[in-house]
Amino acid sequence: MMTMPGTLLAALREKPPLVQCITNYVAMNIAANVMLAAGASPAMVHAVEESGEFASIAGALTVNIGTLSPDWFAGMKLAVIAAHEKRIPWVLDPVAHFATSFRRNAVAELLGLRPTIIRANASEIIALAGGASAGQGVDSRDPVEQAEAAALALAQQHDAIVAVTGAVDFVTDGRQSLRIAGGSPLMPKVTALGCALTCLVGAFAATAPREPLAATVAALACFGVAGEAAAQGAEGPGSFAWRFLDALAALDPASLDAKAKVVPA
Ligand SMILES: Nc1ncnc2c1ncn2[C@@H]1O[C@H](COP(=O)(O)OP(=O)(O)OP(=O)(O)O)[C@@H](O)[C@H]1O
Ligand SMILES: Cc1ncsc1CCO
Ligand SMILES: [Mg+2]
Repeated sequence: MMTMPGTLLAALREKPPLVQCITNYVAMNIAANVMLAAGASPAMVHAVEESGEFASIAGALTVNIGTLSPDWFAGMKLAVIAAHEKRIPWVLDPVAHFATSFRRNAVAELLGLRPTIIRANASEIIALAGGASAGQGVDSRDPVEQAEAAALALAQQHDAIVAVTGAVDFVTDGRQSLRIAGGSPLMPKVTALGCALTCLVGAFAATAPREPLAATVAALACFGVAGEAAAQGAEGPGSFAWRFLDALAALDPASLDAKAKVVPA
């Protein structure tokens, strides 16, 4: 039996996990706010001088290549190596990895460093498995259903949890798969909400390091339920963004379990 999202949310709030988030310049602020609203403790630490040292005190690490540079990439690798040494989970967000050879090479190297969880949109997942995606930049141009086979293959190949997000999310460990509905079409209209979700996946993985599949589902369920709540009364992406933070903060474990739309795939 998989631990319920509400149980994991209560555990996260009871003992807020310190999560090292190496994310991008666009995402840093909203991702930190999403983490705080949910009840986690984010730290955006990426410099080579400290990233490895910091990972050894964190409960989990998240790595996102959204605004990659050689220095940041070096910091990511040091943090990942330290995460392995400390046996803490790490989450990979391969933003637009298909767009340039710099990104392709970086993601190939990061994949070789064995992520615990991979979280990406459908275009990114299709391309990561070697398929032809319609993606060009950071936004998805493919439906999640078309990425499900790719997600399964990636999960088996890399022995990782793979989460594909979009209108209905798909999560798999290569054997067991689930779909998570909810959210709002306004979510892809607010920049870096996916990047923020990757950080929250890290927070739940820190809370439940032996249950990375349940942790991933819990994070996605929080986004589904809070996204649906925030969409009520939102006038557009701007008011949605602040309502979403408020909805995440207001989320309680019992209503998360009552409202989460999680079904076996
Ligand atoms: N059409 C939609 N309807 C409902 N929820 C959606 C929709 N599109 C995306 N979401 C939700 O938005 C969140 C972010 O997922 P998305 O796939 O947009 O990430 P992303 O493309 O990596 O975002 P970014 O790169 O801007 O950070 C997820 O919780 C997902 O379920
Ligand atoms: C817009 C954008 N550009 C690089 S990263 C990012 C945030 C969404 O992935
Ligand atoms: Mg993304």
